[in-house]
Amino acid sequence: MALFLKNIDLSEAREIIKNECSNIKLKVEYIDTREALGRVTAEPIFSKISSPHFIASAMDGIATKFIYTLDADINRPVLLKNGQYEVVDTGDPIPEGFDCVIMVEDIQTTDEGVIIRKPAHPYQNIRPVGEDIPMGAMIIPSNHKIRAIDIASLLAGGVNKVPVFEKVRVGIIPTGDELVDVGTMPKRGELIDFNSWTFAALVKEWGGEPIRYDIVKDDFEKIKKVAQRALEECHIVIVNAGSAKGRGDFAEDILSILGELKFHGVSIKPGRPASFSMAEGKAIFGVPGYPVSAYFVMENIVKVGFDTVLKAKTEEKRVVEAILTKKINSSLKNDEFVRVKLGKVKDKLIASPIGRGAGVTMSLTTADGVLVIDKNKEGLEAGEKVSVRLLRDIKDVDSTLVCIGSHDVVLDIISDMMNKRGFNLNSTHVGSMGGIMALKRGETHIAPVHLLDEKGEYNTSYLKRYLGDFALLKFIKRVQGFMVQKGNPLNIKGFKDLKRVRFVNRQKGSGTRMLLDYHLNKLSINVKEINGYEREEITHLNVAAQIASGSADCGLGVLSAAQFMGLEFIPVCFEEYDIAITRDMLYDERFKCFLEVVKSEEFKNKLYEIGGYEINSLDIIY
Ligand SMILES: Nc1nc2c(c(=O)[nH]1)N[C@H]1C(S)=C(S)[C@@H](COP(=O)(O)OP(=O)(O)OC[C@H]3O[C@@H](n4cnc5c(N)ncnc54)[C@H](O)[C@@H]3O)O[C@H]1N2
Ligand code: MOO
Repeated sequence: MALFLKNIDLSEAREIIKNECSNIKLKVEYIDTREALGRVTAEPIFSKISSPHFIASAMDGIATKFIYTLDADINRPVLLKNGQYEVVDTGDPIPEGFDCVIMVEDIQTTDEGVIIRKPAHPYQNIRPVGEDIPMGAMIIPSNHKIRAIDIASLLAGGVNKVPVFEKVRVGIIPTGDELVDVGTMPKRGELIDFNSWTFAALVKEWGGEPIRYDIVKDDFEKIKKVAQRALEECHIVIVNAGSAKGRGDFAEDILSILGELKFHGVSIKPGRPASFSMAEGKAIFGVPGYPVSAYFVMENIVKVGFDTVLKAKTEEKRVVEAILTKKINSSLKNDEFVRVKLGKVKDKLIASPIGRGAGVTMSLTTADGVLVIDKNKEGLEAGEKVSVRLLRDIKDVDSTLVCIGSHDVVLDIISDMMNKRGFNLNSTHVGSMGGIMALKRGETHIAPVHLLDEKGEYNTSYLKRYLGDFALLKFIKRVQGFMVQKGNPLNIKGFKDLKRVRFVNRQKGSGTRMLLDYHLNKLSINVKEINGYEREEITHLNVAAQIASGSADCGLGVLSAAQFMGLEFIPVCFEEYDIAITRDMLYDERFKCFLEVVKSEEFKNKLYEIGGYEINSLDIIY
């Protein structure tokens, strides 16, 4: 087992991989051109026939000799008699002896023949042989990834079979005692192997052929055996997980014993423990187990090997410039990949960083793009211009309504309903105050808020104080209450009972936290008396999940979250959950779609189904 990792720069790692993998050879196979999409040519490809391979008409009309037409004039029509012309359609061969085509619009047909009023030029409306592709011309060069349009030229040029490189076979070996197969209900300590399927999908996206091996336990000999088999069957082999230094972490040992270890440790985050060796002329990669680390290692390291073997570049994701919404610190040790959400607010593309944990798979699913903080920088400042590599189509970003503020599950329902109408809702959960501040900085379109002031009034006083000019959609009333274990075993009835249980709180600035503080204050309960007051979660569902897992007894939140996690709910009060918005957004298409959704019968019915909500007036107040 390795005792420490020596990290090398990403650029150095990529150079090593390129050098080594350029020696891996692919066989050449002849395949049907019609099936060749995405395959890479092994040789330049030349046309076998000209296209067109005969002189053809380019228009519907008549073929004739241009000398018959020389005297034609608007005042002196010329009559072409039978034998002096022949009717042709577009693409028809030109009959022997004729040398031009007159369009059907320019002739008049009579019983004696056709009348023309304009002279024709030699070869007008005629496609010469090979106009499109002359015989023997190169259609596409070697190492070219065949596109749909290439298939047209190949088939037109008479090329029915093309020599292409065999697909790059990538062997994927998931390892870990804790892993279970998809379809199995994981027990405590077990985890569904999803990495291997993600890798397989990525390899397919790159145009390769993934070969997934069964899950292997953390057993050196067993992993070695499967890796040896994979090396025989594939060009590239991936040993997933076991890349760090714990018990059962064998990736480095396997890579060293089967071949020559080229590196273990790259200065990127996430993804640091990536490793690479060459074994029997094949490439073998150690990819970390954490899903997000794994993804970045696949995209930034393994793909370099794949492209080198294939001798073609897989499509790169597009890069856009955006303004960063909040400061990000970074260690000076690694290039750091930061997932961001994007939104267009007042013609500015803005990027808000989201979850940085290497295990937070959802951070990749919800992200719109990725930015890289260079290892020589201590971080990035709010307002700084950044380059973002897109994970989705930029058009989706343009049609996205950015929503930053307090969280509620109804936002997921609205998001789905907006999607069906061709728009997106991108919500980030930072609590009500965080939302108001984002609105003030021009980083969000809307901010859901539920802030109770000292007088017991919702939202308006805060917006007046912090925003000045604003509009507020009176949205919904929702019941807040205590989420507890089924059957309420600790008999929690009111805020006073919180003094004798393990509580889990929401973050500062969240409306739920303010609601708690309001009631504690009213009852003169000191926060120090509450065990768990300092323990913060950032969404209702996260609070509910802590209680469901048994690590806390009680938390304050909404009914839907309690129901979702199978908890009991003790109602405390109704609160007003509204949407704060700047006035200029009121006429924006994206916000109009939001309004259309929340005013729909379908939305009302869905709210009713979940329970615990009432629709407020839906008035917009200023
Ligand atoms: N003491 C140290 N611990 C760790 C270090 C370190 O330097 N010193 N590095 C950390 C970093 S950074 C990373 S990244 C991870 C790398 O983990 P491993 O590659 O060793 O992988 P495991 O520990 O086996 O698993 C990590 C995590 O990923 C889950 N996993 C594994 N395989 C799959 C799969 N096929 N599908 C889904 N999820 C998978 C696994 O269950 C674990 O939760 O190590 C840190 N530790
Ligand atoms: O390098 Mo690890 O991938 O940061 O979590």
